[in-house]
Amino acid sequence: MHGVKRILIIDDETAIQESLEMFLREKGLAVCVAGTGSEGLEQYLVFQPQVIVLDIRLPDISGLEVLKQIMAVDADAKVIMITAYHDMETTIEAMRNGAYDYIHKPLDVDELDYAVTKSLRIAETATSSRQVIRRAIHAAGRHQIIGHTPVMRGLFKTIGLLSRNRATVLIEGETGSGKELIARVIHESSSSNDEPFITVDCTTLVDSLFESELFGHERGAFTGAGEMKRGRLELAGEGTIFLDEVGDLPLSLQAKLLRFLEYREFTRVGGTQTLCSKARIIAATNHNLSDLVTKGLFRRDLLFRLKVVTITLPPLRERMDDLQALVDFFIAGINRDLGSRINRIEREVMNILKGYTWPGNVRELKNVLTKAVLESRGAVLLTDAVETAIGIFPLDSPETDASTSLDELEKKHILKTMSETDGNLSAAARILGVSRPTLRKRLKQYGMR
Ligand SMILES: Nc1ncnc2c1ncn2[C@@H]1O[C@H](COP(=O)(O)OP(=O)(O)OP(=O)(O)O)[C@@H](O)[C@H]1O
Repeated sequence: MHGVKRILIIDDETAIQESLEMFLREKGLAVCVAGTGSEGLEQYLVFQPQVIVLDIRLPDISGLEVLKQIMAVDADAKVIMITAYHDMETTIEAMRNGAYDYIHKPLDVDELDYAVTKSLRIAETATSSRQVIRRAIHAAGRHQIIGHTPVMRGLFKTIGLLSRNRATVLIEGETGSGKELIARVIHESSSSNDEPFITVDCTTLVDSLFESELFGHERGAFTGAGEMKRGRLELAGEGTIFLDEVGDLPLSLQAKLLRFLEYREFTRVGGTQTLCSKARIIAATNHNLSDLVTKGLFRRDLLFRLKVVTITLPPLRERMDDLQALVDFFIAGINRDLGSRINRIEREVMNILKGYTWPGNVRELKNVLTKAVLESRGAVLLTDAVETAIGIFPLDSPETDASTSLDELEKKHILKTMSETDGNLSAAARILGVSRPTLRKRLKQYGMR
C-alpha cells in the first residue's frame, strides 16, 4: 500500500459515503469507509490513513470524541470535520481539539477537494524531504536582534561600543526595519538599563502639547493643567529617551528640541526651577534627514546634534541572507505566543519569501508569518498560506479573478498595507505613495476606519 495515499471516511449517511468514496477514488486515493465512531477508530488503527474525513454527528459516539481519540494517538493526524450545523462553538471546539479543517453539509466538492489536497500534501511533506525549523535561541526577557550579515555584525559592534558611553544616537532606516528594537537593545546593554526607556512619538506632537509632554508642567500652568505633571524627560531619569520619527517634527518644535539638546536643561511649563536631564537621547527616522535639510524641512543644526553616532539600518531586501534566521526566530516566537506548533516549512516557502521586496521590512515579515502560521494550522508552514499572507495570489484564485474591479483591488491593497504597518497612517501613506489626507479619504470612501 506504500505510495498510495490513504483516506478514511467516517460518516453514517450512505449517500455521503458513496459520493465521497467515488470522488476520492477518482483522485487515485485508497479509501476506507466506516459508518460509526467506534468502527472508525478501529479502521483508523488498522488502515493508518494520512487523512480522515469525519462527520461530527455519528450514531454511537460524537465525532468530537472520535477526534480527541485520534489526536491522542497521533497529534499530527489530519482530520477534516464535516457537519450539517453552522455552529461556532462546535467549530471552535473541533479546531481546538486539533481538527485540520471544517466543512459544512451540503458538501461543496471544490471545498472538500481543496481541504483534502492540502492535508495530503502536508502529510506528505511531513515524511518526505523537508526543511526542519531550527529552534532560535532566545535570551529570556531581553530583546534580540537577529542577523549575521556583515552589516548586522557591524551593528552589534557599534552597540557594544555605545554601551560604554552615553552618546546621542540617530537611527535611520525604512519603516519596520528594526529601529525601535535597536534603540531598546542599546538601552538594555547600557549601564543604566534599570532606568526607564521612554518613547516620544514625534508624529503625534503638536505645538501646544510638545513642551508639556517633554518637559512637564506645573499645576495651573494653563487651562486644564489641574495637577503638576512630570514630562517624558523627567520620567526617563538616567535612562533613555527614544524620539521616534524625529523627521516628522514640525520646524517650530525642532527649535525647542534643539535648545534642550544644547544645554540639557529644561523647565516645566509654568515653572521656574531649572531641571537637568541625564537621559541618553536616541532618535529614529525613516526619512533621509539630509534630504529634508536640503528641502528646508529639517534644521541642519538639529541634525548635527542628533547624529553624534549614526546607525543606518539596511532594508530587509538588502540583507536577504538574514531571512532564514529571521524566519526561524519568528516562527519559534509565534509558536510560543499562539500555541501553534510549526516545525517544518514547505521547500517553496523560502523562495517566495526571498522573491518578495518587503516594503514593510521585518515587521511585514513577522506579520506575514503570523498570518501564514494561523492559516497553516498543522506542523508545516504551507506555500499557499504564505502566498496568501503576502498577497501574491495564484492567477486562478478568487482574490484576483478577471471580474475584480480596480476599486476592489485598491481597497485590498490599502487594507493590506494598513495591516502591515499595524494601522500606522503615516507609514502606510508613505508606502502607498500618497499623502495622509488622501489615504484618510480613501479609507473613508471604502468604509474602513
Ligand atoms: N533584526 C531583527 N531581529 C528580530 N526582530 C526584528 C528585527 N528587526 C525588526 N524586528 C521586529 O520587527 C518589528 C518592527 O521593528 P521596529 O518596531 O523596531 O521597527 P521600526 O523601524 O522602529 O518601525 P517604524 O519605523 O515603523 O516605527 C518588531 O516586532 C521588531 O521586534
